[in-house]
Amino acid sequence: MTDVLDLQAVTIRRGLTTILDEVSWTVREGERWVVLGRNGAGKTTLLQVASGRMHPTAGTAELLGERLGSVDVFELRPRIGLSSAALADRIPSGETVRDVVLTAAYGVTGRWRETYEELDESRAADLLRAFGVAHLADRYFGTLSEGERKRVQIARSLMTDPELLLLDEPAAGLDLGGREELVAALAELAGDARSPVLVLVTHHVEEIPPNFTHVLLLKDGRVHAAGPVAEVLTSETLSGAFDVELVVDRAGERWTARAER
Ligand SMILES: Nc1ncnc2c1ncn2[C@@H]1O[C@H](COP(=O)(O)OP(=O)(O)OP(=O)(O)O)[C@@H](O)[C@H]1O
Repeated sequence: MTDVLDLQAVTIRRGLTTILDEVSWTVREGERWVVLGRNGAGKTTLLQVASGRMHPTAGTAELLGERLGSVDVFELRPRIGLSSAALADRIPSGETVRDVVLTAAYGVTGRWRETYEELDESRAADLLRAFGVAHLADRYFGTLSEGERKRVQIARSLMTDPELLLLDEPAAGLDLGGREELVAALAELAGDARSPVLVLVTHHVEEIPPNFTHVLLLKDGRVHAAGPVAEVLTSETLSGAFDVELVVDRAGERWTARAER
């Protein structure tokens, strides 16, 4: 079976700055990864590579069995869902929620003259329902709360039925209730064998949904640790990655971290 993601010694340089430094990371079928690391560790840049939007300065990146640099990225991108704040900013605020999801079928934002198949319409409706936002279908995206927007964005990123779904800080800006609802929705997605392979970037171990299987810890653009959740999420490893003495605890299927006093 081919790996879903296979990065070997991926380096990204911009001018004199090395943003990713020889990152090797393999993601296989059925896995659900969380990517953690301090501000500026390189998480968003890593997702740019994993989504085929950025090419390594050095090293090799294979996405869904295709080598970046020798594949048409425009054919590859619909197979990889991406949800990020930067992409959300490009959604016209006057677009209806239904169209925000529907237009993903054509890799565009802003409905113009595309004609949509009935199948697309019903898939968009199903996704809005699955994320609890079906009642907002006729509302303008710009009028939604942050939590509602995040759910619509994830529904949009699933519209093309991707094989890999990358989520960049989906819980950022949510209140506690909104966060918990999103964590529950992502736990359900992660627990469904029909779901794509998932990669979730977050700042907080509290936001790791149940059913996620692996953690990649980045530090200064390098891999600090990578492996099954319970092996990587130890007080010692997390403290090393964040340069703060942390105590990591597990309560049932959820995690917490706080500074040691
Ligand atoms: N084009 C660029 N030129 C120079 N430096 C850059 C460029 N793009 C990103 N960087 C730097 O690379 C580092 C990694 O950025 P990145 O956004 O990947 O980190 P991150 O882990 O997602 O951070 P955060 O948690 O703050 O979102 C940062 O220090 C950033 O300032």
